[in-house]
Amino acid sequence: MSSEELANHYRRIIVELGEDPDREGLRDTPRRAAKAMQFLNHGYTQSLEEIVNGAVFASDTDEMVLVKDIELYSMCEHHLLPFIGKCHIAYLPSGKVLGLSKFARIVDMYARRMQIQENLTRQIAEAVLRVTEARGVAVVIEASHLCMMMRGVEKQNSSMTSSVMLGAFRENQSTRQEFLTLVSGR
Ligand SMILES: Nc1nc2c(ncn2[C@@H]2O[C@H](COP(=O)(O)OP(=O)(O)OP(=O)(O)O)[C@@H](O)[C@H]2O)c(=O)[nH]1
Ligand SMILES: [Zn+2]
Repeated sequence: MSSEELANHYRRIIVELGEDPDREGLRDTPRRAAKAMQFLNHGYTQSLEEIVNGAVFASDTDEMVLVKDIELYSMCEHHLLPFIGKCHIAYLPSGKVLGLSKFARIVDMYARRMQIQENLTRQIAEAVLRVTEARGVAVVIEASHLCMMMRGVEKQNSSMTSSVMLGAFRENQSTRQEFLTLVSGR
């Protein structure tokens, strides 16, 4: 859908909510809201191959690599309200390592879509596994959901933690423990 069409829908929503889309403060709002919503959903226009851009490098390291505290902004698919948090990703390389910035790009590609946190966590883990062919991948997301804070049950201090463990992180208790210790050590 074009930005203009989307803006027309926003104009309609503003009217339905009882506001005047022609008053000065709202005059450009449909256009701005359309652009903002398109940005918040731009992950649909990206592919894993494109964002990784070949940044996978040969390496002998077989020790755990952890990328911690990657900030995350997503939209809950139930209410189209934001959920905001942090993502931690670990993997056990097997001959290849992934360019550091690409972990954040992978998080963003899936976060900038309509999501639930559990599916987002799994999609990130599976993408990292696919590009690195690692012995294992672990992903933890801690997030606060505005749909629970601004509306609904209106709980300001609850957060949700979700995790996905693949390969060695799933099979090996001590590997999983090492990851969880590294993640919680702040
Ligand atoms: N598991 C999970 N639930 C989510 C996520 N984001 C939002 N939700 C929940 O999705 C549910 C939707 O429930 P419904 O009863 O259909 O919608 P609702 O009437 O707006 O629900 P309330 O939020 O309880 O007012 C709510 O419990 C939300 O808290 C998420 O990322 N993961
Ligand atoms: Zn929600």
